[in-house]
Amino acid sequence: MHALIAQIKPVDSASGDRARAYLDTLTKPPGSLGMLEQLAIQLSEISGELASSITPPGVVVFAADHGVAAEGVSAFPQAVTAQMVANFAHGGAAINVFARQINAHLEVVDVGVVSDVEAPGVIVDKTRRASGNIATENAMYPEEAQAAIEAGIRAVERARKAGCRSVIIGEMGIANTTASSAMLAAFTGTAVEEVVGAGTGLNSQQQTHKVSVIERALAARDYEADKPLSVLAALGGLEIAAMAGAYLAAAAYRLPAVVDGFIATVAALTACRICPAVRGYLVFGHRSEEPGHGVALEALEAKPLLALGMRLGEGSGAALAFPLLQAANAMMAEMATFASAGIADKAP
Ligand SMILES: Cc1cc2ncn([C@H]3O[C@H](COP(=O)(O)O)[C@@H](O)[C@H]3O)c2cc1C
Ligand SMILES: O=C(O)c1cccnc1
Repeated sequence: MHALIAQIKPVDSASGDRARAYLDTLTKPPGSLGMLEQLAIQLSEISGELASSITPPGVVVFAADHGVAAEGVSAFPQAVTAQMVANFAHGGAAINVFARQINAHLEVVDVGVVSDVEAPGVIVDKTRRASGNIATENAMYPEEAQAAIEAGIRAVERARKAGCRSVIIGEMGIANTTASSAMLAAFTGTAVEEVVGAGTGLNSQQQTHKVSVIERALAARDYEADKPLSVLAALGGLEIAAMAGAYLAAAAYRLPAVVDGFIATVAALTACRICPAVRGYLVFGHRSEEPGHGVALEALEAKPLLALGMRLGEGSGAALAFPLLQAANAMMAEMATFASAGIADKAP
């Protein structure tokens, strides 16, 4: 992990400047393609070129269980995590459908599901079976947090070996909005009720209970808010750690990483707290309905591409945003310039 982090370089801002200047030579009023222009600039900063291939994307879905599920903080039982892993393996989940639409290479990695899922293609890279119940104990030891981060790094290294030129990181883990809300409150000092939402579908009374469980965890756990590994170990989850590792690896290998919803953004914030240069490699796919997502996005000064009223996870919102990255690249590669098309570029 430390060797990989030492490899991370800030994105190439000179390349971004070249892209910005080139955009104004294309046959359109300056700035008229809005966020797509910002996206093209960011992709140039990442690749060091005006346009470069980002396909195929690698979708990695990390799955793990959470001891805090025992506190009744999710509308669904813990067993759904393993059942959804089998669903991913058989191609039936939302992320499978959206990954097929963008011709992605998809891998499911079990980094901490309680049961073993007998399904084709699932990579088993477990650090432990489920994190501890954060209301009563630490989620994991710091060494386990590091091991799960390394599982995330390995997954991106496999995607890269398989030829992927960008990554979309997703997750599955019943009760992981509870862990994510706890981490976000710890990182930002935001009041717990502002970072808690319905998750899979809690009613308002159940959400009040979820707030009290998280407040209990924050009061009882020992962590240092400015030490991301300590927050991860005290309050996080194995798939959240692996996702943070995946963002670190994407930055180290200069691959654009599309960030999904609430859980993914908390993992991305963790990676950026570990190494701030990661931020330049992150493209934010969508704004989730989960209220904490706005807080996490603000902490990263991030403006997501889409807002579709989604609150699923799995990497679904990031996969749906991916065609916009392709459009930004294609615009740079294929649009005519004022000079090449013989169009007047200014009013006389
Ligand atoms: C069938 C099903 C499929 C899912 N796919 C993603 N999640 C999402 O819901 C979970 C987080 O919500 P909470 O904290 O309320 O448990 C995560 O597993 C997340 O990926 C799902 C949840 C369910 C039930
Ligand atoms: O935004 C998300 O990623 C999310 C929201 C609710 C439930 N699962 C995931």
